[in-house]
Amino acid sequence: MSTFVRSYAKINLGLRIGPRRADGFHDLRTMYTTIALHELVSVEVEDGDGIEIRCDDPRVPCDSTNTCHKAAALVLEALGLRSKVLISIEKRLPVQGGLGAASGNAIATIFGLERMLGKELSAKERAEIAEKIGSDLNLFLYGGLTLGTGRGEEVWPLPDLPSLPLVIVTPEVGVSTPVAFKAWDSLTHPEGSVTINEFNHLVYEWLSASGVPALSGDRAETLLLDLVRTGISNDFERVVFPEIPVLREVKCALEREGALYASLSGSGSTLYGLFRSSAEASTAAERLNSSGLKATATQTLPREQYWREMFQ
Ligand SMILES: C[C@@](CO)(OP(=O)(O)O)[C@H](O)COP(=O)(O)OP(=O)(O)OC[C@H]1O[C@@H](n2ccc(N)nc2=O)[C@H](O)[C@@H]1O
Ligand SMILES: Nc1ncnc2c1ncn2[C@@H]1O[C@H](COP(=O)(O)OP(=O)(O)O)[C@@H](O)[C@H]1O
Repeated sequence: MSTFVRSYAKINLGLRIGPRRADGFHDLRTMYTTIALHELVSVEVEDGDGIEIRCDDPRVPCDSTNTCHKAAALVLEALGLRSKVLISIEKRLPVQGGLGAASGNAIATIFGLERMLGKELSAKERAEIAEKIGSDLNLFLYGGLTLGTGRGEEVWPLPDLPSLPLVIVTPEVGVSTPVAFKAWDSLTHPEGSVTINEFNHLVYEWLSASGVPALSGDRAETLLLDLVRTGISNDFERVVFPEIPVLREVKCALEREGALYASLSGSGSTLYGLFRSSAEASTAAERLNSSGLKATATQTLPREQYWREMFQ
Protein backbone atom coordinates (compact mmCIF):
# COMPACT_ATOMS: atom_id res chain seq x y z
CA MET A 1 0.00 0.00 0.00
CA SER A 2 1.25 3.51 -0.88
CA THR A 3 0.38 7.04 0.17
CA PHE A 4 0.29 9.56 -2.68
CA VAL A 5 1.16 13.12 -1.70
CA ARG A 6 0.79 16.20 -3.88
CA SER A 7 4.11 18.03 -3.80
CA TYR A 8 3.36 21.64 -4.70
CA ALA A 9 5.57 24.39 -6.13
CA LYS A 10 6.30 27.83 -4.69
CA ILE A 11 7.09 31.20 -6.19
CA ASN A 12 8.89 34.10 -4.51
CA LEU A 13 7.09 37.43 -4.39
CA GLY A 14 10.14 39.65 -4.07
CA LEU A 15 13.48 38.44 -2.74
CA ARG A 16 16.27 40.48 -1.20
CA ILE A 17 19.73 39.14 -0.45
CA GLY A 18 21.99 40.21 2.40
CA PRO A 19 25.72 39.69 2.78
CA ARG A 20 27.26 36.22 2.97
CA ARG A 21 27.21 34.98 6.57
CA ALA A 22 29.89 33.13 8.52
CA ASP A 23 28.08 29.81 7.83
CA GLY A 24 28.31 30.40 4.06
CA PHE A 25 24.60 31.17 3.64
CA HIS A 26 23.10 34.57 2.87
CA ASP A 27 20.58 36.34 4.99
CA LEU A 28 17.48 36.88 2.88
CA ARG A 29 13.94 38.22 2.92
CA THR A 30 11.23 36.94 0.66
CA MET A 31 7.50 36.36 0.51
CA TYR A 32 6.71 32.81 -0.56
CA THR A 33 3.42 31.59 -1.87
CA THR A 34 2.54 28.05 -2.84
CA ILE A 35 1.01 27.64 -6.30
CA ALA A 36 -1.40 25.05 -7.65
CA LEU A 37 1.13 23.18 -9.84
CA HIS A 38 2.36 19.98 -8.28
CA GLU A 39 4.10 16.69 -8.78
CA LEU A 40 3.34 13.40 -7.04
CA VAL A 41 5.39 11.66 -4.38
CA SER A 42 4.35 8.18 -3.35
CA VAL A 43 5.63 6.59 -0.15
CA GLU A 44 5.57 2.90 0.66
CA VAL A 45 6.85 1.12 3.75
CA GLU A 46 7.94 -2.54 4.02
CA ASP A 47 9.69 -4.73 6.56
CA GLY A 48 13.44 -4.41 6.35
CA ASP A 49 15.98 -1.67 5.92
CA GLY A 50 17.02 0.91 3.35
CA ILE A 51 15.58 3.80 1.38
CA GLU A 52 14.91 3.44 -2.34
CA ILE A 53 14.12 6.38 -4.63
CA ARG A 54 12.55 5.96 -8.05
CA CYS A 55 12.22 8.73 -10.61
CA ASP A 56 12.18 8.55 -14.41
CA ASP A 57 13.76 11.98 -14.85
CA PRO A 58 17.53 11.54 -15.33
CA ARG A 59 18.19 15.00 -13.86
CA VAL A 60 16.89 13.85 -10.47
CA PRO A 61 19.46 11.96 -8.37
CA CYS A 62 18.13 8.69 -6.93
CA ASP A 63 20.87 8.28 -4.32
CA SER A 64 21.29 9.65 -0.79
CA THR A 65 21.60 13.22 -2.16
CA ASN A 66 17.92 13.19 -3.13
CA THR A 67 15.94 15.43 -0.79
CA CYS A 68 13.34 12.66 -0.28
CA HIS A 69 16.05 10.22 0.73
CA LYS A 70 17.39 12.72 3.27
CA ALA A 71 13.90 13.41 4.60
CA ALA A 72 13.04 9.72 4.99
CA ALA A 73 16.31 8.98 6.81
CA LEU A 74 15.75 11.88 9.22
CA VAL A 75 12.13 10.91 9.91
CA LEU A 76 13.12 7.32 10.74
CA GLU A 77 15.90 8.61 12.98
CA ALA A 78 13.61 11.04 14.81
CA LEU A 79 11.04 8.29 15.39
CA GLY A 80 13.69 5.74 16.34
CA LEU A 81 12.34 3.27 13.76
CA ARG A 82 13.83 0.91 11.16
CA SER A 83 11.95 0.22 7.97
CA LYS A 84 12.34 -0.21 4.24
CA VAL A 85 11.02 2.92 2.51
CA LEU A 86 10.21 3.12 -1.20
CA ILE A 87 9.65 6.59 -2.64
CA SER A 88 8.53 7.32 -6.22
CA ILE A 89 8.62 10.83 -7.64
CA GLU A 90 6.39 11.61 -10.62
CA LYS A 91 8.25 14.65 -11.92
CA ARG A 92 6.09 17.38 -13.44
CA LEU A 93 7.85 20.56 -12.35
CA PRO A 94 11.06 21.98 -13.82
CA VAL A 95 14.43 20.97 -12.37
CA GLN A 96 16.52 23.94 -11.15
CA GLY A 97 13.52 26.10 -11.94
CA GLY A 98 13.27 28.23 -8.79
CA LEU A 99 9.93 26.58 -7.94
CA GLY A 100 11.27 24.64 -4.94
CA ALA A 101 10.34 21.26 -6.41
CA ALA A 102 13.01 19.25 -4.58
CA SER A 103 12.14 21.02 -1.33
CA GLY A 104 8.43 20.31 -1.76
CA ASN A 105 9.26 16.64 -2.49
CA ALA A 106 11.06 16.36 0.85
CA ILE A 107 8.13 17.78 2.81
CA ALA A 108 5.71 15.50 0.93
CA THR A 109 7.94 12.60 2.00
CA ILE A 110 7.77 13.65 5.66
CA PHE A 111 3.96 13.79 5.63
CA GLY A 112 3.61 10.63 3.51
CA LEU A 113 5.98 8.63 5.69
CA GLU A 114 4.32 9.75 8.92
CA ARG A 115 1.02 8.54 7.51
CA MET A 116 2.43 5.21 6.35
CA LEU A 117 4.12 4.58 9.70
CA GLY A 118 1.05 5.68 11.63
CA LYS A 119 3.19 8.10 13.68
CA GLU A 120 3.28 11.88 13.98
CA LEU A 121 6.28 14.10 14.48
CA SER A 122 5.86 17.36 16.36
CA ALA A 123 5.88 20.63 14.38
CA LYS A 124 9.29 21.40 15.93
CA GLU A 125 10.75 18.04 14.84
CA ARG A 126 9.46 18.57 11.28
CA ALA A 127 10.97 22.06 11.15
CA GLU A 128 14.32 20.74 12.40
CA ILE A 129 14.37 18.06 9.71
CA ALA A 130 13.42 20.58 7.01
CA GLU A 131 16.22 22.98 8.03
CA LYS A 132 18.79 20.20 7.85
CA ILE A 133 17.91 19.55 4.21
CA GLY A 134 17.70 23.07 2.80
CA SER A 135 16.66 26.70 3.18
CA ASP A 136 13.29 26.73 1.47
CA LEU A 137 11.62 23.57 2.73
CA ASN A 138 9.93 25.08 5.79
CA LEU A 139 7.46 27.13 3.75
CA PHE A 140 5.91 23.82 2.64
CA LEU A 141 5.21 22.96 6.29
CA TYR A 142 2.56 25.73 6.17
CA GLY A 143 1.63 26.40 2.53
CA GLY A 144 -0.16 29.59 1.46
CA LEU A 145 1.53 32.95 1.90
CA THR A 146 4.56 33.01 4.21
CA LEU A 147 7.25 35.56 4.94
CA GLY A 148 10.73 34.04 4.77
CA THR A 149 13.61 35.40 6.88
CA GLY A 150 16.98 34.13 8.12
CA ARG A 151 18.49 32.10 5.27
CA GLY A 152 14.91 31.50 4.12
CA GLU A 153 14.17 28.74 6.63
CA GLU A 154 12.46 30.98 9.19
CA VAL A 155 8.88 31.18 7.99
CA TRP A 156 6.06 33.38 9.22
CA PRO A 157 2.67 32.28 7.90
CA LEU A 158 0.42 35.20 7.00
CA PRO A 159 -3.36 35.06 6.97
CA ASP A 160 -4.68 33.17 3.97
CA LEU A 161 -5.45 35.27 0.89
CA PRO A 162 -7.72 34.26 -2.00
CA SER A 163 -5.95 32.72 -4.99
CA LEU A 164 -4.68 34.93 -7.76
CA PRO A 165 -4.27 33.77 -11.40
CA LEU A 166 -0.77 33.55 -12.77
CA VAL A 167 1.23 32.28 -15.73
CA ILE A 168 4.58 30.59 -15.32
CA VAL A 169 7.15 30.24 -18.08
CA THR A 170 10.15 27.99 -17.64
CA PRO A 171 12.78 28.33 -20.35
CA GLU A 172 14.88 25.24 -21.16
CA VAL A 173 17.72 26.33 -18.92
CA GLY A 174 18.38 25.61 -15.27
CA VAL A 175 19.94 28.03 -12.79
CA SER A 176 22.12 26.66 -10.00
CA THR A 177 21.16 28.34 -6.69
CA PRO A 178 24.70 28.39 -5.16
CA VAL A 179 26.17 29.78 -8.40
CA ALA A 180 23.55 32.57 -8.43
CA PHE A 181 24.36 33.49 -4.80
CA LYS A 182 28.09 33.61 -5.67
CA ALA A 183 27.36 35.89 -8.63
CA TRP A 184 25.43 38.19 -6.27
CA ASP A 185 28.47 38.38 -3.94
CA SER A 186 30.78 39.48 -6.70
CA LEU A 187 28.25 42.05 -7.94
CA THR A 188 27.02 43.83 -4.84
CA HIS A 189 28.40 42.47 -1.60
CA PRO A 190 28.39 45.75 0.37
CA GLU A 191 24.85 46.63 -0.76
CA GLY A 192 23.26 43.53 0.72
CA SER A 193 21.86 44.96 3.89
CA VAL A 194 20.49 47.99 2.05
CA THR A 195 18.22 45.91 -0.14
CA ILE A 196 17.10 43.84 2.87
CA ASN A 197 16.28 46.96 4.86
CA GLU A 198 14.21 48.27 1.98
CA PHE A 199 12.27 44.98 1.80
CA ASN A 200 11.62 45.07 5.57
CA HIS A 201 10.31 48.59 5.23
CA LEU A 202 8.07 47.86 2.22
CA VAL A 203 6.56 44.73 3.78
CA TYR A 204 6.02 46.49 7.10
CA GLU A 205 4.20 49.31 5.31
CA TRP A 206 2.09 46.81 3.41
CA LEU A 207 1.20 44.87 6.56
CA SER A 208 0.24 48.06 8.40
CA ALA A 209 -1.75 49.56 5.52
CA SER A 210 -3.37 46.41 4.19
CA GLY A 211 -5.14 45.21 7.29
CA VAL A 212 -3.86 41.71 6.49
CA PRO A 213 -4.49 40.53 10.04
CA ALA A 214 -8.15 41.52 9.69
CA LEU A 215 -9.16 40.47 6.20
CA SER A 216 -12.54 41.30 4.84
CA GLY A 217 -14.42 40.78 1.60
CA ASP A 218 -13.20 41.99 -1.79
CA ARG A 219 -10.31 43.91 -0.36
CA ALA A 220 -8.46 40.62 0.20
CA GLU A 221 -8.38 39.92 -3.55
CA THR A 222 -6.18 42.88 -4.25
CA LEU A 223 -3.88 42.45 -1.27
CA LEU A 224 -1.37 40.32 -3.14
CA LEU A 225 -1.28 42.87 -5.93
CA ASP A 226 -0.84 45.64 -3.39
CA LEU A 227 2.10 43.68 -2.00
CA VAL A 228 3.97 43.26 -5.27
CA ARG A 229 3.25 46.85 -6.23
CA THR A 230 5.17 48.07 -3.17
CA GLY A 231 8.28 47.39 -5.26
CA ILE A 232 9.51 44.16 -3.64
CA SER A 233 11.66 43.07 -6.56
CA ASN A 234 13.87 39.99 -6.81
CA ASP A 235 17.61 40.74 -6.37
CA PHE A 236 18.52 37.62 -8.37
CA GLU A 237 17.27 39.33 -11.55
CA ARG A 238 20.29 41.60 -11.36
CA VAL A 239 22.72 38.69 -11.67
CA VAL A 240 20.72 36.13 -13.62
CA PHE A 241 19.35 38.38 -16.43
CA PRO A 242 22.77 39.60 -17.65
CA GLU A 243 24.00 35.98 -17.57
CA ILE A 244 20.94 34.51 -19.38
CA PRO A 245 19.36 37.36 -21.41
CA VAL A 246 16.46 35.23 -22.62
CA LEU A 247 15.04 35.36 -19.09
CA ARG A 248 14.67 39.13 -19.24
CA GLU A 249 12.96 38.74 -22.63
CA VAL A 250 10.47 36.28 -21.14
CA LYS A 251 9.69 38.70 -18.32
CA CYS A 252 9.03 41.43 -20.93
CA ALA A 253 6.84 39.00 -22.91
CA LEU A 254 4.72 38.35 -19.79
CA GLU A 255 4.35 42.09 -19.26
CA ARG A 256 3.38 42.59 -22.92
CA GLU A 257 0.70 39.91 -22.48
CA GLY A 258 -0.86 41.94 -19.69
CA ALA A 259 0.77 40.67 -16.48
CA LEU A 260 0.13 43.13 -13.65
CA TYR A 261 3.45 42.10 -12.15
CA ALA A 262 6.12 39.81 -13.58
CA SER A 263 9.26 38.47 -11.91
CA LEU A 264 11.87 35.76 -11.74
CA SER A 265 11.02 33.16 -9.07
CA GLY A 266 13.88 32.54 -6.62
CA SER A 267 17.15 32.18 -8.49
CA GLY A 268 15.23 31.15 -11.62
CA SER A 269 14.90 30.03 -14.28
CA THR A 270 11.11 30.28 -13.97
CA LEU A 271 9.41 33.62 -14.65
CA TYR A 272 5.84 34.26 -13.57
CA GLY A 273 3.26 36.92 -14.24
CA LEU A 274 0.25 37.73 -12.05
CA PHE A 275 -3.05 38.38 -13.84
CA ARG A 276 -6.35 39.91 -12.88
CA SER A 277 -8.49 36.98 -14.07
CA SER A 278 -8.12 33.31 -14.99
CA ALA A 279 -9.41 34.10 -18.49
CA GLU A 280 -6.66 36.69 -19.01
CA ALA A 281 -4.04 34.27 -17.66
CA SER A 282 -5.25 31.48 -20.00
CA THR A 283 -5.21 33.76 -23.04
CA ALA A 284 -1.72 35.00 -22.18
CA ALA A 285 -0.46 31.41 -21.71
CA GLU A 286 -1.93 30.38 -25.09
CA ARG A 287 -0.31 33.32 -26.84
CA LEU A 288 3.05 32.70 -25.17
CA ASN A 289 2.87 29.01 -26.11
CA SER A 290 2.17 29.85 -29.72
CA SER A 291 5.22 32.11 -29.73
CA GLY A 292 7.31 29.06 -28.76
CA LEU A 293 7.55 29.52 -24.99
CA LYS A 294 6.51 26.86 -22.45
CA ALA A 295 3.81 28.68 -20.51
CA THR A 296 1.24 27.35 -18.03
CA ALA A 297 -1.70 29.17 -16.50
CA THR A 298 -2.30 28.36 -12.85
CA GLN A 299 -3.05 30.20 -9.60
CA THR A 300 -1.61 30.84 -6.17
CA LEU A 301 -2.61 28.14 -3.69
CA PRO A 302 -4.10 29.31 -0.40
CA ARG A 303 -3.17 27.44 2.77
CA GLU A 304 -6.61 25.98 3.30
CA GLN A 305 -6.59 24.39 -0.17
CA TYR A 306 -2.96 23.26 0.23
CA TRP A 307 -3.95 21.14 3.22
CA ARG A 308 -7.27 20.01 1.85
CA GLU A 309 -5.71 18.65 -1.36
CA MET A 310 -2.33 17.44 -0.14
CA PHE A 311 -3.22 13.73 0.01
CA GLN A 312 -4.51 12.27 -3.21
C1 LIG B 1 17.00 30.87 -3.71
C2 LIG B 1 15.78 30.20 -3.15
C3 LIG B 1 14.71 31.27 -2.79
O1 LIG B 1 13.50 30.68 -2.42
O2 LIG B 1 15.08 29.33 -4.00
P1 LIG B 1 15.40 28.54 -5.38
O3 LIG B 1 15.62 29.51 -6.48
O4 LIG B 1 16.58 27.65 -5.16
O5 LIG B 1 14.14 27.73 -5.61
C4 LIG B 1 16.12 29.41 -1.85
O6 LIG B 1 16.64 30.25 -0.84
C5 LIG B 1 17.09 28.29 -2.02
O7 LIG B 1 16.83 27.34 -1.06
P2 LIG B 1 17.39 25.82 -1.25
O8 LIG B 1 17.21 25.37 -2.66
O9 LIG B 1 16.78 24.98 -0.16
O10 LIG B 1 18.92 26.05 -1.01
P3 LIG B 1 19.93 25.28 -0.04
O11 LIG B 1 19.96 23.85 -0.44
O12 LIG B 1 19.66 25.62 1.38
O13 LIG B 1 21.29 26.00 -0.42
C6 LIG B 1 21.99 25.72 -1.62
C7 LIG B 1 23.17 26.67 -1.66
O14 LIG B 1 22.71 28.00 -1.95
C8 LIG B 1 23.38 28.97 -1.20
N1 LIG B 1 22.45 29.67 -0.30
C9 LIG B 1 21.18 29.22 -0.10
C10 LIG B 1 20.30 29.93 0.69
C11 LIG B 1 20.75 31.11 1.29
N2 LIG B 1 19.95 31.84 2.06
N3 LIG B 1 22.02 31.54 1.09
C12 LIG B 1 22.87 30.85 0.28
O15 LIG B 1 24.01 31.27 0.09
C13 LIG B 1 24.47 28.21 -0.42
O16 LIG B 1 25.63 28.21 -1.23
C14 LIG B 1 23.91 26.80 -0.34
O17 LIG B 1 24.92 25.83 -0.23
N1 LIG C 1 13.70 15.21 -5.10
C1 LIG C 1 14.41 15.93 -5.98
N2 LIG C 1 13.80 16.41 -7.07
C2 LIG C 1 14.48 17.19 -7.94
N3 LIG C 1 15.77 17.52 -7.83
C3 LIG C 1 16.43 17.06 -6.75
C4 LIG C 1 15.78 16.25 -5.79
N4 LIG C 1 16.66 16.00 -4.83
C5 LIG C 1 17.81 16.62 -5.15
N5 LIG C 1 17.69 17.25 -6.31
C6 LIG C 1 18.72 18.14 -6.90
O1 LIG C 1 18.39 19.48 -6.52
C7 LIG C 1 18.61 20.38 -7.58
C8 LIG C 1 17.68 21.62 -7.53
O2 LIG C 1 16.37 21.30 -7.17
P1 LIG C 1 15.06 22.04 -7.73
O3 LIG C 1 14.05 21.97 -6.65
O4 LIG C 1 14.68 21.46 -9.04
O5 LIG C 1 15.52 23.52 -8.01
P2 LIG C 1 15.19 24.92 -7.34
O6 LIG C 1 15.89 24.90 -6.00
O7 LIG C 1 15.78 25.91 -8.31
O8 LIG C 1 13.72 25.09 -7.22
C9 LIG C 1 18.44 19.54 -8.84
O9 LIG C 1 19.36 19.97 -9.81
C10 LIG C 1 18.75 18.11 -8.41
O10 LIG C 1 20.05 17.72 -8.80
